[in-house]
Amino acid sequence: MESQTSSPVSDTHDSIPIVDPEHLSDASFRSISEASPLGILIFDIKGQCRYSNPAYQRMAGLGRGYVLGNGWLLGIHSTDVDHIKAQWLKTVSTGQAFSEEFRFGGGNGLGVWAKAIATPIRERDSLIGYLMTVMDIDDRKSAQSVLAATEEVLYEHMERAEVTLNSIGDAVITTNPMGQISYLNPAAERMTGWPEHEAVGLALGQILNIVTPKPSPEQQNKPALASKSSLLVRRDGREIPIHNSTSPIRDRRGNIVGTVIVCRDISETHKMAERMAHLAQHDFLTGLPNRSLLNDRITQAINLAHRQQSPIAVLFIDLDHFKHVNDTLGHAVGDLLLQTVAMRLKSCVRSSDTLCRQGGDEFVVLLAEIEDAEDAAQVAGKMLDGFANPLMVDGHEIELGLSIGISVYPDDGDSADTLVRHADIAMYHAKENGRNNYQFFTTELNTRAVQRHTLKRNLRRAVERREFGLQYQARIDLQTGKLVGAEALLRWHHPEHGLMMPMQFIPIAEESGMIGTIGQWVLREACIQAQAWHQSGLPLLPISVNISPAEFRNKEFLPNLAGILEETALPPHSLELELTESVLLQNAETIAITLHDLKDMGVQLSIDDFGTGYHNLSYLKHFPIDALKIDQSFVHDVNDDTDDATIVRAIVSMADSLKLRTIAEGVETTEHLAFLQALQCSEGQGYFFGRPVDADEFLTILERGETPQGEYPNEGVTFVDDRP
Ligand SMILES: Nc1nc2c(ncn2[C@@H]2O[C@@H]3COP(=O)(O)O[C@H]4[C@@H](O)[C@H](n5cnc6c(=O)[nH]c(N)nc65)O[C@@H]4COP(=O)(O)O[C@H]3[C@H]2O)c(=O)[nH]1
Repeated sequence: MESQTSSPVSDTHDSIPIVDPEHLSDASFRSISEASPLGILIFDIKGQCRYSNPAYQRMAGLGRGYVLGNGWLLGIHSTDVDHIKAQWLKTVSTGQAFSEEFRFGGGNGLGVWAKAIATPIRERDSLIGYLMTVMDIDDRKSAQSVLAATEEVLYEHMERAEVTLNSIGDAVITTNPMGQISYLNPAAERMTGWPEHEAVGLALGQILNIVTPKPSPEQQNKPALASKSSLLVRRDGREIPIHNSTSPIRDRRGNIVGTVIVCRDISETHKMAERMAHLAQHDFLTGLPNRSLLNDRITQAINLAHRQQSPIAVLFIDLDHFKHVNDTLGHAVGDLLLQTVAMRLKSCVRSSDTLCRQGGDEFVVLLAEIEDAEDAAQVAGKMLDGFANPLMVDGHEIELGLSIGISVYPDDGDSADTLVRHADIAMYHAKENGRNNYQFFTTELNTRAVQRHTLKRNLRRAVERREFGLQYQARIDLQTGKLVGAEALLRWHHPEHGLMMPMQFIPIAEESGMIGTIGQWVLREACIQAQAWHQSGLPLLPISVNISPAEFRNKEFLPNLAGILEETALPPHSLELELTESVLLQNAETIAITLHDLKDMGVQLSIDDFGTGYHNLSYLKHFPIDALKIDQSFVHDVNDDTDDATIVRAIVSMADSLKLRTIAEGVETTEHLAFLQALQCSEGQGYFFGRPVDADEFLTILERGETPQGEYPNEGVTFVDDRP
């Protein structure tokens, strides 16, 4: 069709005749129209189709017969038809051309996309219809929708990447192939101190200044522990530890178009690791190095000392009577005291020395820079001086002594373990030597320590193997000379060492916790024996038994004792418990309760070794005590030493005013006896009257009715007072 007016359009003004292609006069139009891939449609202003070419019919999915004479909207997909109809009506009313995209109803149900351009056909300025060309744009449309979907996905990816990069804590930096910064995420800005707009275009090294810290000597020795982290030097010069990784960015063809660097700030992890390492190697309470760190330091010091042919020393320090403070003032004060002690000890050593808390009230010092053993002795002396003045803790004035043991490398050992163990042994020796002093390790001490250890093991089996036995020593009324009681004294018939005296093994039993079992055995055995003598027809003889502080403190002590008394049916008043002063100075309230309970049971209570302990005697008023046993060290020199004589005199007189009996221990001579008699001391015990003997032998004494010194006074024995 060349023009709107040319054939085959009819001459009629108001309508266009149906054009039959068979009768097309214009052969060229027909052949063009028939061959055209464009759909061609002519319709009048009412929308009635007047002509359609095969391409149109194909696109619309309608046969020619359906098209002609029907409204041109017939083939349009139901989804689009309303919209197109509205557009068409609008266009017709204005007589303008219109261009729309819509779908025909055919195809796979989704429709076939087409673009229609309708041009008005006019005749003498009147609109009589439209010539519409229709192009199949289905392929383009599907390509567009694929593109749109791809764009959507791309957008989502980008959005996700951006949000992620903005919100992660890791720094992400990208560069172009020349190594110039092209991007910094907010974390990278914070980490480097460079804002992105200033950094972009600068060389990577300018923004990301990374240095590798030198590994420590320990790390060099242990490659597995070498740090994989580096230090980032920020714009302000501050260094932060980081972990970083670098990867190339490639285009679709695999060419490198840049680099991405990811850095993680590991300051917190570092701090945490440092905290953990500190906790693992330090004492929680005092902050001092612990045993494990000390061992490392001693090992290092030994290696160095070995190369330099120089000595080192280890000091093992134990606080004297710390347990007493803990028991009387409570654990909170005990903890404060340990902290104060740590500070005071620290002030006695150099910063190059290592002071460690070994546990409990034990401290160890490594002196790595000494010339000889004398230097170690000086430090120990300084420590003892440092504790000469009392410590003020929580308003309490506390006097505390130190027992210090010293071992020296290389003479006393060549390993951390041995040096500490030997210093510990030496410390025990210091304790035995009266506390508050220092002692050097010797091989002789080591032999003793080994023996102690063996004894401890043997002790465990001694009860079941019936290796213990009791001896009895008479207690004499000094005025009448009558035998008024017996003290039960423990003996250990050791299978290898023979007869062992209590002082050789009681401390070990106390230390190893065996004293409870042994003490119970002694109590039961003594009660059984007293009953046995009585049942053999003799008068009931009061029997006294030594009770260790550790034994007395045990919650089971009281019920166990009650059980033994019941079991043996021994009248409680004929049992006397000998307690040491130190027992009474612990938790005063609890002790008072236990003592009153014991008194309520009916047993007698005496204080053993009286005069050797503490000078505050006020406890005597508060506790229900029956007797004081004057320590034999005072009695021994009572005739030669005026001090001892004064003390004994004072004790007897004080006991007298408190209405307590006095029992003098270690009475060996007539002079002792005479002195004590003159003082009106109630009772005496000692070799003068008889040594401790086995139960059978003691029975003969009881049966003969005489002490080894002679007969009872009513049968002629008299004690002479020859005091000047
Ligand atoms: N030099 C001298 N010594 C004399 C004289 N008369 C007695 N002795 C000794 O002095 C000690 C008196 O006992 P202790 O002061 O209670 O001192 C006792 C007591 O504290 C403790 N002990 C003894 N048996 C037991 C027990 O069954 N349990 C507990 N926990 N401790 C016990 O062992 C310490 C020593 O006991 P033993 O070696 O049997 O030593 C006994 C006794 O043999 C004397 O005239 N001169």
